[in-house]
Amino acid sequence: MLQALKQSKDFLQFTLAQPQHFDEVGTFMLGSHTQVEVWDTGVIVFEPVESELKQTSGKDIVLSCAVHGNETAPIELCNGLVKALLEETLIAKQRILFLFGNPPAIINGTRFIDENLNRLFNGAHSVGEGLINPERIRAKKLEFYVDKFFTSENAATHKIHYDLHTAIRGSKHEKFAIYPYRPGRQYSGEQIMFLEACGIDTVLFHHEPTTTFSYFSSLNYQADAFTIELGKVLPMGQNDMTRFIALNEMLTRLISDTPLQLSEFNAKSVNLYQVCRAINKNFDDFEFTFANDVENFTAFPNGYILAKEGGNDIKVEHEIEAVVFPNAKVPIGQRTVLCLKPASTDNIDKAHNS
Ligand SMILES: O=C(O)CCC(=O)N[C@@H](CCC(=O)O)C(=O)O
Ligand SMILES: [Zn+2]
Repeated sequence: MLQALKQSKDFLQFTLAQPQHFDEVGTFMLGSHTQVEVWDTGVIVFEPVESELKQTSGKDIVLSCAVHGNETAPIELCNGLVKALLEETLIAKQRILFLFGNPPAIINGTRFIDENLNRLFNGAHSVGEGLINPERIRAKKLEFYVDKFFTSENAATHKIHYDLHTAIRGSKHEKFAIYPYRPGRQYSGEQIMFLEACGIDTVLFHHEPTTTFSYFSSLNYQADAFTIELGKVLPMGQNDMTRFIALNEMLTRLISDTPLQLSEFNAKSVNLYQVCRAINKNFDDFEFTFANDVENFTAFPNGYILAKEGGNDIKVEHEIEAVVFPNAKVPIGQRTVLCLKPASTDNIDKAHNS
């Protein structure tokens, strides 16, 4: 079965041929330099052989895509990197795990099938009704694979996880990253400048624990983990991949341990936002007052009525709040929108450490 992958070098096609699960896990070598391991459908690891690994600066990298099945640009990007690795035009000098999160939802062309996978991490998959649907089962497996990768005897100390997405609506900042809640740990100015070099010039600092994939890696493995939004959702094949040239170049450098040549941290070259609150849905009649085509990062003044539910008005509480990811069509109890204010740079480690 792995023969098909070795021939086509198309991991997406290989994954979608067995979207539910994969019986024949396996390992093969690329030349004498890299071991490839397929752990499950959509799960592939590239590991430089030990002699190569010792010469590196030691980063373990997780790149995930398709946690939401219809977010296709990250899938095309990751598939391109896997292809370059399989074709040996890109040689891994760091251990790297690629995860294609929800293959059945990719086939379906939808965000999810039964339940939003990116609300099921940090054990949420097993809470309440438990492992009742394929997304809950997959979330548990994805946690297991990340754990296996980050706790391997070959694991590096510097752990990185970029969970790649695209957003439902347009945005005043086309590409942006969500920095998960990080109590007691400074934000990494070096990572922010890496993102900036990738063309991701906007970062949101999350204010509370969540059940997202990036928070799972950040919390449990102290990874430099981010949810990264790369533009607007488009059908497979319709993405303008020229918009990801910088990101592809920087990921290629990261994987091949080529100098990243990052600029010193400079707050003026990025837009930094602090999440001040998440507004959750409490009633079925929850609705926003603004139009459906309002872009992410649109700002509203103090007192403005953002939404209504159960006979109550939900108003802007700060001088100004910008909104991101407004979505009224979520189940009761889930986040309908994040509200943002400008962030302070006090808690950012401005040194470059690697
Ligand atoms: O565009 C939208 O409304 C959602 C885009 C998306 O999938 N965003 C992630 C963000 C996760 C995080 O907060 O780290 C999500 O909602 O899962
Ligand atoms: Zn998404």
